[in-house]
Amino acid sequence: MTATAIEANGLGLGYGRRGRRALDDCSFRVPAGRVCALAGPNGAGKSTLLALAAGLLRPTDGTLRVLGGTPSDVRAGTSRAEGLRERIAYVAQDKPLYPQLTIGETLRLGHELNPGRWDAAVAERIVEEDGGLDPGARVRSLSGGQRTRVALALALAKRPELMLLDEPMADLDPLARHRLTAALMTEAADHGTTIVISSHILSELEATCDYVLLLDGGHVRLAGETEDLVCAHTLLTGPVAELPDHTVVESRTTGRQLTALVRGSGAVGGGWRTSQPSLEELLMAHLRSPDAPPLLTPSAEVAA
Ligand SMILES: Nc1ncnc2c1ncn2[C@@H]1O[C@H](COP(=O)(O)OP(=O)(O)OP(=O)(O)O)[C@@H](O)[C@H]1O
Repeated sequence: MTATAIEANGLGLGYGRRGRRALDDCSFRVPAGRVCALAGPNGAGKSTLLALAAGLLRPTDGTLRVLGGTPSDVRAGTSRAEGLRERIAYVAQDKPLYPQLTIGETLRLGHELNPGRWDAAVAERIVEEDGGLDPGARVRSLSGGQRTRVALALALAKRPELMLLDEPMADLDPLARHRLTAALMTEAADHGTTIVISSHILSELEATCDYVLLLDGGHVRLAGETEDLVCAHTLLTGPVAELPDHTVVESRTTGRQLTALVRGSGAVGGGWRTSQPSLEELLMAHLRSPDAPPLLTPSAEVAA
């Protein structure tokens, strides 16, 4: 089995006295070296999972192992966590940076905090791309998209083994999204970096991610290789009739036409037209059908 980047076993996080659960009984594995899309609707638990993996939160139930260590030990500063902080880069949704520092000072700080790992050339390339940012500009004077660029430069230059990115591209214009995504993918390919990236733009995830984790209501709905998950489903279209003997994820009727997403592949009799769903169709069908059973491919399953 390939090395594991993230492994959750019965992972849960409850908030407050009423025990509202942001994550509940989540068990899954993300193998090392994957670019994993973290998808799900608002409130699904994506940011919570990324903050747990970064060691900013501690699970209230179950366990979470990241790069073979326990991330919550990082915050506690225990010796068991030594080295884990350096190996992980986390870019939070609000991209916290020191507003009073200039871009140049921010990058120098990144260098000082990551001795021996810092790749100054990568940081400069990210910051200077697309017309470039003035290294003397104060962080507080930057637009949302420009702050994102600085935050991603800090994360990439650290040469992490695992990047945890919480909706990193939301502030960027389409050209900048395209270029920075390409830079991320080059990083992943050149250095075998594992990337977990949350986003609501499902079509973009399809183009860049080879692994998927779909959360909904704090639960894991789908996990595994993008291709395997897609190939495990078939879109059926035909006149309204009884559906074949498959697990039906979702079925919709428009006039006399029925469209259904079912689990299983291969020949389906009864005059159905069959096609392979896109990743977006697969994820949307699962989100519209909360009762569809979860599916994890073998590489995403946690050994009992
Ligand atoms: N500090 C907190 N106190 C109480 N509940 C919280 C807290 N942080 C998050 N939650 C709840 O946990 C659940 C998951 O939130 P989370 O931010 O992880 O979702 P998300 O999938 O990242 O959503 P979005 O796509 O909107 O960013 C939500 O119901 C949210 O209200």
